[in-house]
Amino acid sequence: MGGVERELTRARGAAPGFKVAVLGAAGGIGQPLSLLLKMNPLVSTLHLYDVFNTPGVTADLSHTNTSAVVRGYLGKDQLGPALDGMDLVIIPAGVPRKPGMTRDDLFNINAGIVRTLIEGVAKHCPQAIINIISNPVNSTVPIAAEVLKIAGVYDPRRLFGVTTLDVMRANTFVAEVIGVDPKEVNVPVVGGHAGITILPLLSQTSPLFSFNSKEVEYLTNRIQNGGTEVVEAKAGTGSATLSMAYAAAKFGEACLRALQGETGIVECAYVASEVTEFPFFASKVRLGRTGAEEIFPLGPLNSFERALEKMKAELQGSIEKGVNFVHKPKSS
Ligand SMILES: NC(=O)c1ccc[n+]([C@@H]2O[C@H](COP(=O)([O-])OP(=O)(O)OC[C@H]3O[C@@H](n4cnc5c(N)ncnc54)[C@H](O)[C@@H]3O)[C@@H](O)[C@H]2O)c1
Ligand SMILES: O=C(O)C[C@H](O)C(=O)O
Repeated sequence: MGGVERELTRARGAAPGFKVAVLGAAGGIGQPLSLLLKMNPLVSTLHLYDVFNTPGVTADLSHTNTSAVVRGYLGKDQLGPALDGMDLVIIPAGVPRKPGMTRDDLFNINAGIVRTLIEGVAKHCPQAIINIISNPVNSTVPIAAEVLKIAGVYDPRRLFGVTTLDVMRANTFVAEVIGVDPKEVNVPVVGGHAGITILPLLSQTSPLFSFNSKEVEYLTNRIQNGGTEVVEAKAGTGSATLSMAYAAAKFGEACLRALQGETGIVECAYVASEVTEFPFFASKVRLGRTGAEEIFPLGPLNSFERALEKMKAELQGSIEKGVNFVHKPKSS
């Protein structure tokens, strides 16, 4: 086989491994996330979809000498081919916050974007694991669930809201307080992904550590407002992108390792859940070949953490807003 033919065989994606699509791949999160995925030996085919600049990002990334084959797709006419046969679809498409905005302020734009992209997933790769990053996650995941239900392909085990950044922040900030390597720390973060719905379970920190009330207050506030800290520091140019790309690459890899049959993988994620009164809730989840195979109960909570009441109105409201959005007639 000649050199050019060999190249074409590779370009068809002949190497073994998983097929992953990033929707919103040319954005602040999408670009570094795509780079990290291109470096991942579990990924054989990487599809980059966006409504802007995917040819450029794809050409750039395709020159990195790792085995994953990268292909770019631009605009809604190419959503189908971008999704055909994908094992994992990661969605950071949509607008980010500016200072003074809540994540819910993004709903009016991002809800429609997520609905359209999930309609594509339902049609072209209904078996794929879906990782949703687009905010407000508390609503976009229920939106995705309703769209998949309408299409008759909803499997709650395969749909995840990515809350890994909350866990990464918790691990980082706790490590600073207790003076250890952040890699050694694991703090479960439960609830949702906005303000007071982000609930770090500091009493379950590993390694165990007894925080005083001032430390609990400081850490809880900092973890709940980590996103806002970045939005303010970026002063109108966007929200967390690099840390989010790293978090999404870690969570995506955990999904792929589980799909490959690795056992004992436990991550926090926002999923359809029965561990509380809320139909969607972030908590520890055991990942397996079929997605979320077990959702763990919250475990013993201290009086500070037993504050689910505080988030009730906000989380319930965000979930209902997402569900209602899908069932009201499309405006255009
Ligand atoms: N879950 C989390 O922890 C977390 C963390 C950080 C950011 N976010 C959210 O991620 C989203 C993206 O943030 P960003 O900083 O990458 O924003 P960005 O504006 O830099 O990039 C978004 C990308 O989405 C693309 N896009 C817009 N409409 C699209 C469509 N219909 N189909 C495909 N692509 C489309 C844009 O062209 C752009 O390239 C925001 O909603 C942000 O709030 C979530
Ligand atoms: O804060 C934001 O708007 C982005 C993201 O949800 C984050 O937590 O960084």
